[in-house]
Amino acid sequence: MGEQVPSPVQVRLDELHARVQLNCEGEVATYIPALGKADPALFGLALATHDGHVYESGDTGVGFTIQSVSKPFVYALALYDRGLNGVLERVGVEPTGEGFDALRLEPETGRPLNPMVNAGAIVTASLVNGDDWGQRFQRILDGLSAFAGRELRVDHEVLASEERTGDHNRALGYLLRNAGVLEGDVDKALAVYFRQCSVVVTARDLAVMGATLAGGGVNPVTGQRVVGADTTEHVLAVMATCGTYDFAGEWLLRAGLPAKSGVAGGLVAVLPSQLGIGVFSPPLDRRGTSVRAIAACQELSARFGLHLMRPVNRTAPVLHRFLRGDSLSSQRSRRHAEREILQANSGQIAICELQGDLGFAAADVAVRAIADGLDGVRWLVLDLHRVGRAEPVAVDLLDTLVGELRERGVGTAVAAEDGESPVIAEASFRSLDEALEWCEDALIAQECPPSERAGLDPAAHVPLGEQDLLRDLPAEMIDVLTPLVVERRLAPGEPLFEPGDRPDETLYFVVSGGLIAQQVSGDEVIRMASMGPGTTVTRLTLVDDRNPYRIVAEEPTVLQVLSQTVQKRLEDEHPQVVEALHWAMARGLAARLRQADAQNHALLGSAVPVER
Ligand SMILES: NC(=O)CC[C@H](N)C(=O)O
Repeated sequence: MGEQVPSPVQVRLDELHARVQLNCEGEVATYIPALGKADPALFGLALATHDGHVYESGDTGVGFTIQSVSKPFVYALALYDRGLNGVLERVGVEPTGEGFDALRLEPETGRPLNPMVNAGAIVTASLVNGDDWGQRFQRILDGLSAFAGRELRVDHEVLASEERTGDHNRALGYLLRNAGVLEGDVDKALAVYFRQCSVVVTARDLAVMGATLAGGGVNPVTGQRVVGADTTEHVLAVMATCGTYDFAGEWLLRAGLPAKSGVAGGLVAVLPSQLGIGVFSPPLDRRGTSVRAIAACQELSARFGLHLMRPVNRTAPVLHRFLRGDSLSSQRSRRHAEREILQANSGQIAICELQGDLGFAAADVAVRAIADGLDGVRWLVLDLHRVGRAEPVAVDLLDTLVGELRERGVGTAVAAEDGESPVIAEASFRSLDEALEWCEDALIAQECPPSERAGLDPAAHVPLGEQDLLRDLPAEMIDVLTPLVVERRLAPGEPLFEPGDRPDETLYFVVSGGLIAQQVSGDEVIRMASMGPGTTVTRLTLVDDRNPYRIVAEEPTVLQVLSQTVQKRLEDEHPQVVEALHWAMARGLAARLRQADAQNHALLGSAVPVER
């Protein structure tokens, strides 16, 4: 498969963006006149994952001033520079239940209630490192740039506009200095705060900034550490309780994500350890939060199962493995011609093994790893055996991916507990081996030369002279063996061996139908291997002197049996035939050992565990 598979996450994000775009409620902010010029139709929605993948839909590259969305990030810098207690002395962490411009200070300490309202943000900006106000602002600009992963700049038109209309904040500044929580020149402190609010970002930037908070302070796109994990923990806690001001309670209930809004229409939301969301759309509700941002985040949270309080979201994204079929093969005994076809085309089969609870983040990593690893793949095995809870969003993303793959000629077989696949696929099985076998059968049917198709048909009748074990014996030896074998028919489920039987040197050639090896423990029966037409059951096949498995017919089966007694007689009459038989068995065993060795390397070598 050559064409890149569209990401199911991108498909869902675009659908959501289109729905929310239709919501035209709200008004563009004008109390800072320059903000009133914004186009109310603009709407950008971005999602950045813990491993640095950024999904974007709509106007995610359009610049706007960060405004109050800057506050949690500057709070992070102040915490990183001064420590939690150093900041707590000046700024509280309690929600106000009032708007962003509330005048309220704590009566006994004079502290602003939290760093997300203007009063708290003005103090926080004064607490970042810097010998003077210019250095403090540079620390803020560099810090915001590091969170975004690119160099940011100030919009001087908006800055001038806010400076002309900023008396309310200046009054706050004098109240704060009077209360002893803001030190130095109030106008210079306000100048830093106004410049901080006038830094230009995009929805994509906010998503990456949010993902940096989600990832414990490391920017997942640049890999740069901006602040420590303790700091991000504190910041996210305060965002969760105070980030949307007097809307914080309903926001946490419905979106369930620590977030911070801004009057230019920006909003950042974070799912700790998993992702950041950045939204930009200027029309605001009466509390100063972007109407489309609220709708988008609430719908994202619901559809992607992102609510912080959802059990699955308290576990980190899980490891999964993605293996290519280059040396992986099922436990089905196959004829030489089948093995050759598989060997020549084994890159067409891939196995993706998922483990743990599948929330959005784990499913996103899995679908991306699958989509990125499918070059040349025609059949995919999705092993969900080790998956615990699978959120609806995870099933939806996997369903969407399987559908996209099907349209591109890639068939999927799912291996799941009891064969009950939550994902809609071409086939589902109880075991990984059966799923892999299905892919191999499909590949053989697809790649088998027309001249050999009849002979390799699983329903084929394979006479003694075409049995795989005897393929190198000359015709005259086959003529010696033909009258010596005895036909034996097995009904479906009829055993050839029971666990513990002591097999002798008798050879069982499968002429038609097929056998399966089952491990029986109590009521549990596990399918361990299968043997199709043209293959031979020998003492070596059974692995051990004491056969550990039950060998039964999977369907009506015809065998041709060369007993040990007859072989003993053959040693006297046709020793060269017996020698050729033994060589053939040794070659078959060597081929199985090589296959097992290659498989071992594939499992140990090419498996690519995806680091969380
Ligand atoms: N909520 C906001 O985004 C307000 C920020 C704006 N600069 C102000 O101080 O009023």
